[in-house]
Amino acid sequence: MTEAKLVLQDISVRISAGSEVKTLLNNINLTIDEGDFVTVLGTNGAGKSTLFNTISGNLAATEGSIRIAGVDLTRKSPEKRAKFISRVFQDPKMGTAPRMSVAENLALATHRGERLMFQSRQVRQQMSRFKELAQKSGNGLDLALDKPTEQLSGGQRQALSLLMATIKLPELLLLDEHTAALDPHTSMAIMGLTNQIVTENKLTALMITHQLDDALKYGNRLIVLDQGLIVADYNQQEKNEITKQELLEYFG
Ligand SMILES: Nc1ncnc2c1ncn2[C@@H]1O[C@H](COP(=O)(O)OP(=O)(O)OP(=O)(O)O)[C@@H](O)[C@H]1O
Repeated sequence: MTEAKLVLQDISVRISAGSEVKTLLNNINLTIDEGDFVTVLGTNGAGKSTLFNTISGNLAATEGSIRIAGVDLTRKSPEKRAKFISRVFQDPKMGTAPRMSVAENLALATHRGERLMFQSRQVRQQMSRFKELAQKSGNGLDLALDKPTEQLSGGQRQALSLLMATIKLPELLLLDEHTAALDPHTSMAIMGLTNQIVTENKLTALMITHQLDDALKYGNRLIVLDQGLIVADYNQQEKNEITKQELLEYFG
């Protein structure tokens, strides 16, 4: 049997807030198999971003361990974890270098988690691959390969962030409300692209969303967080059967 792609064991995150100690994650145990696409729901402040920050190493777990693809990353820095993990954020401006061109950003992303010297030769050599990838976005990104990313629309920039996060396939893809800042039409298009990239490459992914429809439509598993705890965990079949109304009950 192959080892699970992500194993969080007894993860707790506590921080001091004045004289009090606040528990952000409370003894989380979560195992995600290779190829699982898990949607993550929860009220504001439930601990969803904290969970991602703990996985990526931006926030240290007070207790517990984290393994990705069989490697214990508990004490590894975010930089070391970047070899395993890609993350796409809500803000289209995060994750891309604004003054660099789309093609230069893609070239940089092919080296995620490595030390590198940037060489413009690498960009020229990969131009046809970048064009082919960018065409998948369906929003003209392929015609903007030489443009600085600061000149892109929000949708183009999020498509670029997605392509950058997956051009070198990660062991784990973290999608942190990555369509929340987009208009409904663009959000739908980026969700379609996300689903295509995840399924075509059989990626293991976690996606935080506040869109119940997206949480139900995409992925093969759904978890719900509340006050730092995983309070529900639905497999594909259970996910098919649960209604939006039932999910709404988690939001009070
Ligand atoms: N570094 C920190 N220091 C202090 N409190 C924090 C820190 N990070 C998160 N929190 C608190 O932890 C709780 C969980 O926050 P988190 O951002 O993980 O929630 P969330 O589920 O992602 O919410 P949202 O849907 O609003 O993004 C909140 O009460 C938040 O204020």
